[in-house]
Amino acid sequence: MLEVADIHSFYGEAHVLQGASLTVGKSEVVALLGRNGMGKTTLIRSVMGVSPPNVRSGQVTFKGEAILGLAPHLIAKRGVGYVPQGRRLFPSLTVTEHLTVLKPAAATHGWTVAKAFEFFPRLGERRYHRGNQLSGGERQMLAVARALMIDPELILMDEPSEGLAPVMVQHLEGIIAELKAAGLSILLVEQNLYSALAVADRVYILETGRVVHEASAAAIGADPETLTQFLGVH
Ligand SMILES: Nc1ncnc2c1ncn2[C@@H]1O[C@H](COP(=O)(O)OP(=O)(O)OP(=O)(O)O)[C@@H](O)[C@H]1O
Repeated sequence: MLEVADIHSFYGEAHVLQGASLTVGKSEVVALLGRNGMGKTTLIRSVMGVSPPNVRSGQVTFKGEAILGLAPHLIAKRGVGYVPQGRRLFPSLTVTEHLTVLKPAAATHGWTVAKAFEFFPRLGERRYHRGNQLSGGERQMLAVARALMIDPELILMDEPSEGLAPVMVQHLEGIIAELKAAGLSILLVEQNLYSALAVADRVYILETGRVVHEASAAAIGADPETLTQFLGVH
């Protein structure tokens, strides 16, 4: 579904991604792990075509077609949803307005506002609330719901559990599992190792802009040495 091959990304002259490669298969949940500042967000932004960083070399293909160099809205149009770090909502738009920015309210195909409210009942209850009136968990649900409105086949999620209470993290894990069951592929940046291992099929560990380890979630969960070496988990 997604192939990232030998990608090199820069902020100015700072060479942050130094030949990172990974793949995400159909209906697969892949977690990208690594300590702070190792390049996880940079990789997600590079795939989504969001600048900065500048991608100077490498390949990104989605369903076999090269997407590197395309503008983010064109990448979205091909079926890649994006849940940015920090949720990036509009403070003055209502929940419904956030969802209809990308798809008319009258749309009947794929993800509709009605379907989003079925999937996230809490958002339905809060439909007239504005972005700045939502709790952290509600904001995260809305960021995910908004990404679904383009009817993606792949979603890139950058630290969706950040700042959420444990019960909301569990809720989010359930949502990720349901999206996977519905056939979506997910690339997930996650600081919360245990949450990542709960939902992911496979994980990659990024260190100074390169993938230094790849394993199934089950294998890495049972590998305390690797967890300590690359993630500082004891
Ligand atoms: N806009 C920017 N301009 C310059 N340098 C940046 C910019 N954004 C990130 N960096 C640097 O690039 C490196 C990788 O950052 P990135 O945000 O990709 O890391 P990360 O693995 O997602 O970290 P975290 O878990 O802390 O979010 C860091 O050294 C960071 O300081």
